[in-house]
Amino acid sequence: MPAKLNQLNKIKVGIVNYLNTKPLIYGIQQAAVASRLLLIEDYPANVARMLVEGTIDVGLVPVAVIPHLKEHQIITDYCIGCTGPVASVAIFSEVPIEKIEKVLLDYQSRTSVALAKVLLRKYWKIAPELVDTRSDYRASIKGTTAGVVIGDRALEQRKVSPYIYDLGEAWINFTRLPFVFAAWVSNKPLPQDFITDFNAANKEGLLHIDRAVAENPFPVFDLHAYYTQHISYELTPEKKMGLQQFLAFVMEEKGILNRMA
Ligand SMILES: C=C(O[C@@H]1C=C(C(=O)O)C=C[C@H]1O)C(=O)O
Repeated sequence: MPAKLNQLNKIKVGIVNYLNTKPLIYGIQQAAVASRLLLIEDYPANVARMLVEGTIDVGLVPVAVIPHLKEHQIITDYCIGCTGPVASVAIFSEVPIEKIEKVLLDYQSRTSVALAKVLLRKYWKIAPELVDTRSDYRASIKGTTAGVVIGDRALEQRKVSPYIYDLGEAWINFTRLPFVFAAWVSNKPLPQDFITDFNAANKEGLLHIDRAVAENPFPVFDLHAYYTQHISYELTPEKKMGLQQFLAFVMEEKGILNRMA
């Protein structure tokens, strides 16, 4: 069937299905490059898995997955990053950080879970029990059990938990560098003209933040502020330094775990 063949030729692009990607999705869907790609939306850990397994060609993936890729290329000048409090990635708790005994780790996340581990060990210097989750666990964030929550659910959790330890802000206080949560990473070389057009489509989306705000009513949090003051989309040289530092810490953390095993 021609339609199916047509789909097979398309570049498969995975993207996180949270509100913070709406400006980028708007730009991509408005651009001519949209006809060359198939957009697949899922939560970050699943987009990461698809890129590792090769079911997509490029994805806005959690940067923590980069060391797991046989081949990788960062293909745009845009990312999901922050230069101050990010608002949608935090350790949420009913008690102050030094009283936390257990931390539930968000099954949707790869980067923020790794970031929480780095910061608990090196910045807060505490060693609570860390527990992986598989499905919604937010009701269990109570007493001395805290939780890492990311994305839209974190914006909601801000209304629930009295203590909010913003992981973007903590990273910056610790390293003096901005942070990159996710970047556009390909697992194979892609045509240069596609990369150029795809980059331009991202840029165009960010010029129309107001469209993304208008199309996504979200009474819980001011999305204009979220897109312009919390999420920082430009992958600057400073953010690349933050990314390198983070990946070095992640490798170090892995070494510590291997020695403990
Ligand atoms: C800032 C955020 O960054 C997200 C956090 C990710 C992670 O922890 O693995 C992955 C993708 C990003 O979209 C967020 O979604 O709240």
